[in-house]
Amino acid sequence: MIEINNLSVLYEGNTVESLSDVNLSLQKGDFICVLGKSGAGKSTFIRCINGLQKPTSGEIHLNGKTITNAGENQLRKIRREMGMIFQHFNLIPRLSVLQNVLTGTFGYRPSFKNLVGWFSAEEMAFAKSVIAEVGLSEMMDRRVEQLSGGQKQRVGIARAMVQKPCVLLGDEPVASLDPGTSNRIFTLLKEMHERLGLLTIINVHDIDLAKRYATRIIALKDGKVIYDGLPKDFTEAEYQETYESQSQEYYFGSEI
Ligand SMILES: Nc1ncnc2c1ncn2[C@@H]1O[C@H](COP(=O)(O)OP(=O)(O)OP(=O)(O)O)[C@@H](O)[C@H]1O
Repeated sequence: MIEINNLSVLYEGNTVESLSDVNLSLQKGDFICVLGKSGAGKSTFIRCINGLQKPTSGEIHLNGKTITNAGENQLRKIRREMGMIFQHFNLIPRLSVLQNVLTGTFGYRPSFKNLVGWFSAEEMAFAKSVIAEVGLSEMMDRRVEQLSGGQKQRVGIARAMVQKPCVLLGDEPVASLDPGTSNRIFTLLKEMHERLGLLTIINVHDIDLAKRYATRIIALKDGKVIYDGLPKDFTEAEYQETYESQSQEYYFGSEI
C-alpha cells in the first residue's frame, strides 16, 4: 500500500540527516506504532508520508502514486486518502463539533463550496453518523473550545474519518491526554482501523500503548529504522537500544 524507498531528509542548515535511507513496505491492515526518543525522526517520517515534508532523496508511493514528487494538485488528491490526527488537535476552536468535522470533506469539494459553507444532505448525514461513531452525538452543536482534550481528539478522529481515508496518520495524538483517555482513544482508533480496513501509522511515546494496540512496531533512532517487527519481540534489549535507557519494568520488575 505504501512503499518507501531510500528515504532521506536533511533539513537546511543541519549537518546530520533527520531520516537516513529508510526502506519500508507498509500494508493495509497494519496498525503501526512508531517509537523513538525525542528527535529520532518520527514527525519527519509522518510529514514525509502525507507530503508536508519533501525528502532530500528517495521516494514514497501510495498505491502506486508517487507522493514525493507530486505537484500541488496531485498531492491534494493523494492527501484525501490520508486522514491525519494531531497532538494539539488542530481544530477551529470557535466552530462547532459538526462544523469542524465537515471541514474533513473539503478535499473532495470545489473550493467555492468551501467558501460559502454549503454542504449536501448526504455530506451532513455522513458527518453526523461519524460523530455518533466517536460518541459525540449529544455535543454536535457545541463549540470545540468547550470540550475536554479527549473529546477534542474524538472530533479530530471524526474529521479524519469523514475523508473516507485508506490511511490514518497520527503525530503523537495522545501526548496531551491522561493515560485513561489515551487508552480510550487508542481503543476507538483500533476499532475504526479494523472496521474500515485501514493502514494506521501513529507516533507514540508510550511503549505500553504501542505494545497493547500495534500489530507492528517501527523504532527509529537518529533517523534510521532500528526495529521493524512484532510488538511481542520488542523487548528490553530493543527498548534500551531505542531509548538508550532501561525501561521502568527493568528497574521495578514486571509487577508495575
Ligand atoms: N524544520 C526543521 N529544520 C531543521 N531541523 C529540523 C526541523 N524539523 C525537525 N528537525 C530536526 O530533525 C530531527 C528529527 O526531528 P523530528 O521532529 O522528526 O523528531 P521526533 O522523533 O518527532 O521528535 P519528538 O518526539 O520530540 O517530536 C531533530 O534533530 C530535529 O531537531
